[in-house]
Amino acid sequence: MPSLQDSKIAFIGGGNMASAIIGGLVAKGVNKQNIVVSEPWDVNREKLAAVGVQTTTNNAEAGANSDIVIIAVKPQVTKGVCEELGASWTQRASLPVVVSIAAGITLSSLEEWSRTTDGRGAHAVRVMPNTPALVGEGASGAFASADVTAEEKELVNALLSSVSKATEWVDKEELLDVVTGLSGSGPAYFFAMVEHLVASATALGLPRDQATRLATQTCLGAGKMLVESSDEPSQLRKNVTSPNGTTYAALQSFEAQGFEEIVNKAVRAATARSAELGAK
Ligand SMILES: NC(=O)C1=CN([C@@H]2O[C@H](COP(=O)(O)OP(=O)(O)OC[C@H]3O[C@@H](n4cnc5c(N)ncnc54)[C@H](OP(=O)(O)O)[C@@H]3O)[C@@H](O)[C@H]2O)C=CC1
Ligand SMILES: O=C(O)[C@@H]1CCC=N1
Repeated sequence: MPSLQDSKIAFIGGGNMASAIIGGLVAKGVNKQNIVVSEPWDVNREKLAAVGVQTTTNNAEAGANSDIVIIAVKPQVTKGVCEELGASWTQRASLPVVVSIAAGITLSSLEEWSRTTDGRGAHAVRVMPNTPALVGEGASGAFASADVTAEEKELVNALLSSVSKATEWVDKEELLDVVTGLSGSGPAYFFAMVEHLVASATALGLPRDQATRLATQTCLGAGKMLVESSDEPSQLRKNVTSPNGTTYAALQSFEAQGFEEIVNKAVRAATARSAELGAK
């Protein structure tokens, strides 16, 4: 197996998540010449070409000589894409490692759909990354099928680790649905929180640009404290909360609206939707 730097990497689908991973890989110095993206939409292709990677509209061409093929299309089109790739690999002596980031799509589906015409199956890894990969701050969950070799797993791990600060290999495939509900979708929860904070402060008279800078830095600062402090999140929360002070007033308000239950239900909804997307 080649090293990550020497591997030929194909992305099938060059939308939001593929662009984030590619941007992160390029920023880390992974050889752009070895990255090819197959993407139907010319606007996306132009953006990716500007980053310096090769682009095409032909999935089979992108996957033809690649060591790793990353399936980065919507779950609903994954079957068709895998079948197209599998048929095109019939002439290949050795098959690439297939890495799917499609929410919910199971390894058994991936393996079945991407079989070559003569019945050979590619080794597959299911991954749930998130868009902060673009800035090298991604969080990824991963699960490999039993036939994936230690070398192949190491290669995928190197790829994920180059754009993720947390790469977690889970013990059971179903846990990737939970990872999706937690960190895959998670950036959107924090973006929504910042949107609401800014809207509230703006309604109370703070200029929007100032509110945005303050809310954004508060999000970043809290995240950095979570990473760097040895304290639990609950302790960090308590450290901000003076008895009967302002934070206490805000947290009481959250509590009265059932904040914990709201978050619990949201993560469960995303987890259930991931499982549903993978149901055959
Ligand atoms: N966005 C995120 O935060 C995350 C997304 N994911 C997963 O990543 C996958 C992609 O999501 P995302 O990047 O957001 O979606 P996007 O729609 O932004 O990207 C998918 C891209 O694939 C293209 N495409 C459609 N059909 C084909 C085809 N047959 N062959 C090649 N390319 C095709 C689409 O083009 P067109 O628009 O013209 O159809 C689109 O540009 C999904 O499965 C999602 O579950 C996982 C983790 C996080
Ligand atoms: O919303 C979605 O379905 C994808 C998967 C995780 C993040 N975005």
